[in-house]
Formats: sequence, structure tokens, C-alpha cells
Amino acid sequence: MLVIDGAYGEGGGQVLRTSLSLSVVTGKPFRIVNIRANRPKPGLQPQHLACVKAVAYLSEAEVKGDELGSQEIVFIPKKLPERCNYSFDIGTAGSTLLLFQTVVYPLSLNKGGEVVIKGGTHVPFSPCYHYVKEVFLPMAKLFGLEVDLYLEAYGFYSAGGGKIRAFIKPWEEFFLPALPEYFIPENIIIYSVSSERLPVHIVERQLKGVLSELPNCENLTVYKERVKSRSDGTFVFLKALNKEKVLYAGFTELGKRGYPAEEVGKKVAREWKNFLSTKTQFEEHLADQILIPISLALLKLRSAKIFRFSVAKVTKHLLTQAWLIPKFLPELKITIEGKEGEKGYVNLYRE
Ligand SMILES: Nc1ncnc2c1ncn2[C@@H]1O[C@H](COP(=O)(O)OP(=O)(O)OP(=O)(O)O)[C@@H](O)[C@H]1O
Repeated sequence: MLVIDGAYGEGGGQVLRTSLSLSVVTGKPFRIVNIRANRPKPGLQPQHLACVKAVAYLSEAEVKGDELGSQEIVFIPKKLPERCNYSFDIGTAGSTLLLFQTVVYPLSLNKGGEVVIKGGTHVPFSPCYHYVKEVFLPMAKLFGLEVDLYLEAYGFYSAGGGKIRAFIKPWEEFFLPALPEYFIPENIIIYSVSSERLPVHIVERQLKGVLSELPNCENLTVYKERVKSRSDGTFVFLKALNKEKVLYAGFTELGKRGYPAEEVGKKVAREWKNFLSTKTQFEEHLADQILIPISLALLKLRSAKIFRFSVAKVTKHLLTQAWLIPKFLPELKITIEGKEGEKGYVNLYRE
């Protein structure tokens, strides 16, 4: 049985989630030790336990150690997902999007399905709904993965109460697209959103902050929205599409008490400008998340043997994924050129 060290690299929930997904996809059982060893509260927290239970449910897996706080589990998948409809409730503001990214590969590589997930939709340390809908999924579609994703309720920290619905299509065709050399923007969309519970001026001030950092920016569209939610919450999301309409990039900043709304907006705009200055293809968060769809496409598409992309910043999350994915998919080799924290290149090879 594969033994995975959950303390490797970033040492967070990602090692567990990627292992769960790829275990069902490949039918390989695994044991993971030191789960989230590098986090202040190690072991399974509600979001991670919900991922274990969800993937166990869809693969009728035998699981040992699936309890809150557990730092070790054994996971033995028994079946491929058979049902068409699934509903999961994290029970806290834990990220619905991270749970979605865990179940999407086992489901898409079989019959697809409709999945409803309740929990957080715009919460710290995770991709928010807008990022997954507007950046991750359009990018994943380039490799053949197709999902229609909808937001039915916003869920902010700490009460959660959010809901997403995904229609996952069976992933039958695999592609490895030719990508433009680096990101030259065609247009930008900015979302400034806050809970209705907060004063009206927040969305305006967030927007003012973004725009102050982007003078003379052309092809810019702005959406302002105040939304129903159980907890106070605000965010700015900037999405960019490149000239050839192939690459997407996204930047999110969540507001919180004591963090001036203008600064929330400025932070997003600065991240976007930093990304552009690197002259790369993918921003840092996309790189670690898109590595699974690229790996699966490269394995299935027998005509290609290599795929390479550039990334604005080599992160621990990316290094961790590059180490972990080939453990489940040993035909693949993934190498990273560049130092952590700097611009780099990712090479995937199929042997
Ligand atoms: N602002 C952001 N935009 C898009 N994706 C993000 C953003 N922040 C974090 N992510 C992604 O969220 C994922 C978080 O993985 P991590 O292992 O830290 O998960 P976790 O389960 O939340 O961890 P933890 O163990 O810290 O509780 C990574 O894929 C990372 O790229």
C-alpha cells in the first residue's frame, strides 16, 4: 500500500485531498500519516473529514481513522462512483470548493454527476467560488474537463451557510493545448462584493482601491453586489482573460474587520500587476490546482509525451503536488525549474 507523508512540503490539507482523488481514480489504496502536520491545529478538521467521507461514500471505500483530529487514515476504495446525484454538507464554513475539487476527478472520469455542497464559498486559504467558476474551470476545460458550476448561496467565515451546485460531465476527450508564451491581457473583470449586513459604502471603497492602482486601464468591467449571507463578509475578485482568449488568471482578497476596504481592493490590483510583470502563463494558485487535470490529460492522450508551462511563483503547494501526483500515477514525471518563491517552469513527462 502507498504510504504518503502528509507533512511533506506545504504539509496541509492538499496532500490529503489529492491523495483521496487519485486513489479513487487509480483504484490504489493508501495510508497517510502526519495529516496537516504543518498546521497550527494538525489532523483532520471538519473540511478535511468531509472530503474523506465524501470520497469514501462515492467509492464505497473502507476507511480507518476518519475522525476529527486524526493524523493518520487508511483509505481503500472499492468501487467506481455509480450514482448521478450527490449532496454533501461540510457543516461549518469549510470550503465547498476544495471538496468540489476532490470529488470532481473520480466523478468526471466515470459517469459524471450532479453535486450539491454546503459550507463556505468565500473563505480564507482556499479558492473562492468566483475563482473556480471563472478561472480554474475555464482553464481545466482546455484539457477536456467540463463542469457547469453555480452559486446558490454565499457562505462566509464563520457561519458558512453557502451552497454550490456542480453539473460534472463525463470526461471523455483529453487535450493538451498550445498556450501563448505569456499572459497579455485582453480584458479584466472586477467583482466588488459584500454582505448586505455591512454598510453600502464597502463595495464602493473596495472598488476605489482597485481602480486607484489601475489608472488608464482599458477593457475593464466592474460588478458591484451586496449579497445575502449568514456572516459578514466582503471580497474583491479580479479576473483577466488573455489576448488569445485561452489563458485566465484570478486574484481574490477577502475583507475583514480592521482591514480598510480600499486596501482590500489595492491588494488585488497589486497582485495582478505583479503577475503581469513576471511574463508567465499561470498565476501561482492556478499552477498547483491545474496540475491534476494536466496530469490526467497527459496520461490519457497517448499522442503526447510532454507538457510544459510557466508559473509566476513556485509555491510549496506546487512543489507538493509535483511530488505527490506521480506517487499515484508513476508513468508521470514532474519536474520544476526555479526556486521556491520565484518564477519557474513546470515540466510533465509521460514515460
Ligand atoms: N487566493 C486564492 N486563490 C485561489 N486559490 C487559492 C487561494 N488561496 C489558497 N488557494 C488554494 O487553496 C488550496 C489550499 O490548500 P491547503 O493544503 O493549504 O488546504 P487547506 O485544506 O485549506 O489547508 P489547511 O491544511 O491549511 O487547513 C491550494 O490549492 C491553494 O492554491
